[in-house]
Amino acid sequence: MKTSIATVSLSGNLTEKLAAIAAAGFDGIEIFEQDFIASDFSPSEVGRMVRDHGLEITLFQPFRDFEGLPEPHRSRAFARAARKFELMNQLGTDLVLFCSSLHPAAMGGIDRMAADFHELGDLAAQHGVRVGYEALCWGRFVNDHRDAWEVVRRADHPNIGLILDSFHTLGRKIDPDSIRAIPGDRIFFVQLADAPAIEMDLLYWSRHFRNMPGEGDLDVTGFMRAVLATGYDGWLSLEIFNDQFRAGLPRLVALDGHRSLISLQDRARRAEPALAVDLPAFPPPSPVEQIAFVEFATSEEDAADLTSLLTSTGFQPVGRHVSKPVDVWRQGGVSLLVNTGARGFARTSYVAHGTTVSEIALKVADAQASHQRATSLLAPTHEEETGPGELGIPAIRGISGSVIRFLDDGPDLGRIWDVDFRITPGAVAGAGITGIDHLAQTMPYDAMLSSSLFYTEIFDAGKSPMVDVIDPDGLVRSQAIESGRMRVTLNGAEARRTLAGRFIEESLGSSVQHIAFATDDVFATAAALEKRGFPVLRIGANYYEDVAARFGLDPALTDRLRRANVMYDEDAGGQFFQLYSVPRKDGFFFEIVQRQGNYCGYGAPNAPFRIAAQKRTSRPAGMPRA
Ligand SMILES: O=C(O)c1ccc(O)c(O)c1
Ligand SMILES: [Mg+2]
Repeated sequence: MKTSIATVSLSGNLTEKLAAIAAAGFDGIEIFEQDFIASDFSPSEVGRMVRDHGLEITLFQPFRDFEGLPEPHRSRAFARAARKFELMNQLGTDLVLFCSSLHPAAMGGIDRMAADFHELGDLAAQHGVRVGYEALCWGRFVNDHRDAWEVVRRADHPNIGLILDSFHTLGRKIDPDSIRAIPGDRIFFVQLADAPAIEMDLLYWSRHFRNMPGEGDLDVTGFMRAVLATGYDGWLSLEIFNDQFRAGLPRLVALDGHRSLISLQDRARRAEPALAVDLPAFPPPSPVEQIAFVEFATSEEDAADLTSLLTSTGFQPVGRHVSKPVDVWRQGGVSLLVNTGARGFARTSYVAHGTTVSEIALKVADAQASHQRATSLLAPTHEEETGPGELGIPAIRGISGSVIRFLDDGPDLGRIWDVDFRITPGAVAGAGITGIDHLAQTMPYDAMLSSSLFYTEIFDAGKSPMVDVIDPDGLVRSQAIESGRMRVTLNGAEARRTLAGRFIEESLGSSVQHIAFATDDVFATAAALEKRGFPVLRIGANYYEDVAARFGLDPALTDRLRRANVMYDEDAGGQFFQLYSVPRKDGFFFEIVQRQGNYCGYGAPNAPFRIAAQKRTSRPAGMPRA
C-alpha cells in the first residue's frame, strides 16, 4: 500500500524534510500547516517541490474547531474553510483533515455537527476537495472514532469521510475491532502512530511521546488489521509527534518510519492471512539460533592488547582465514575473530572507532531468507570482495554501521570453517566459558528506539521493558532484545560522563561495549581466570554486606562471592552470578555470567556498583582503591 508521513514527524525545514522523506522511499507526505506557513515558498511552489521529489501531497492538516458552532463563529468557520480549500487547490491536494472541536463556544449535538459537515461537503465539492473528520481523543464532544463515524454517516455527503488515527483510538483504549463495522470506502485516510505505555494527560502524551509503530506498546497491529478488514486500500501515513524525532537526523527518522510501516503491514498479513495487503512477499521473521562469531577490527600494533585480554580470558588461537589476516580464537563454542587487515570494512571500522567489534555473524535457519527479510525491511546490504573459492556470506549493515552476517547449516555456509579458514584440530582447554550470554551495545539515548525496531522487525524477537541503570555520573537506560538464543542489551546514554557516554566518545560512535560470556560454574571459571592473569574487577566490601542482607545469603556463599569478586542477583526464576574485567582505556570490557534456573534478567540492580568499581580503576594513581 502507498505510504506517507506527516511533515511534523521530522526535524528540519520543509526542503530538508522533503529530501529525507523521498530518500526513505515514501510515496507521499501530509503537509502540516505550520510547516507550510513557516516556509518562504508559495503554495504552488511547495506543490511543485513535493512533486519534483516524486511525492504526492496526501493530506493537508489540521483544520480546527469547525463543527457545532453558534453564529457568528459558524459563518467565520465556513469562510476560513473556503480559504483553506483554495490554498489546497494551489498546493495540489484534494484532502484535508478536520479534527474534532475544542472550541469553547461549540455546542455539540450530533445532528447539528452532521448538518455543518453536510453543508461543508457542498462547499468542498465546489472546490473539488474532500474533507476527513478525525476524533481527537481529547476533543470536547467528539473524542472517539465511533462518534466521529456517526457524524460522518449522518452528514451523508460524498465529500465528507472519516479519518482514523491509531493513537486516538488506542490511546483512549477503544477496541480497534469497532473499526471493522465501518465501510472502507467511507474511510478517507489512516494515520498511524505508536506510543510507550505511560500514564499521563492524553494531549501531552500525544504531542510529545508518539513513536513509530512497533516502537511503543500500543496494539497498532490490531488497529491495522481492523482497518484492512474494512476493505480500506488508501494511504497509510505516519503522524508522529515526538520530541526526540523533531531533534533527530531527519533521514534516519524517516528511514525508521518507512521500515515500521512495511513491517506493520507484514505483521498484519501474517496475523490475519485473509486480509488483502498490497505489499511484495518476503520471508517471515526467524529466531537467531546462535551468535556464530564476533569479529574485532584492530591493527597489527593494537592487536596485542586485545589478544592478551583474550588469552587471559581462556581463549586460544586455533586458525586463520585463507586469504586475510584474520585469526580465529576459540573456547567452548565461542569463536572470536581478530582482523588486522589493512583494507576493507574492518580497516574502515578500526580507523573510525579504534579496536572495535566490527562484525557479528548470526546463525539462522536460512541465511538467504533472513537476508532477504532484512533488505525488504530496508537494511542496506553489505558486500565485500571475496577471494577465489571463498564463500559469499550474505550480510547487512546493522545500526551504527557494524556488519551483521547470516550463516546457516546449508551445504555452502555450513562449511564456513572448512572453506574460508584453516583451523588446527585439537581441543581448547579454556576457563569454562561455554558460549555468549549477551552482547551489550552502547549508543546515544536517542538511537535506542531505532535499534530496538531494527532487531524486533527483522528477527523473531522480543523486547523487555526499559530499565534505568544508575551510573554515578548520570542515567543510562537499558533494554534487552531476545531472539532465539541471541540476547542483546541496548544501552542508551544521555550523559557524557557516564561510562557508556565516555565509551561513545572514545570509540567515536555506538558499538558493542561489552561481551558477556556464559559459564556453568562461575567460581571454577573465576579460579581458572585468576591463574591466567585475567584483569578482574574488584568489587567493594560494602556491596557484599548489602547483597548478603538483601537476599539472606548463606555466609559461606557470601564469602565465596567476595573472594572471587562475583556479583549476585535473583529473580522469581533463579539466580545470577556476574564477574567483570577491568575496562580497557576506551571503556570496553568482558563479563562472565552464570544463570541458574530461569533467571531472565541481566543483573541491573548490580550495575551502579559495577560501574562505580569500573570508574575507580581509571582514576589517577595515589587515590584509595576499593
Ligand atoms: O495534537 C493535535 O492537535 C493533532 C492535530 C492533528 C492530528 O491529526 C492529530 O492526531 C493531533
Ligand atoms: Mg491525527
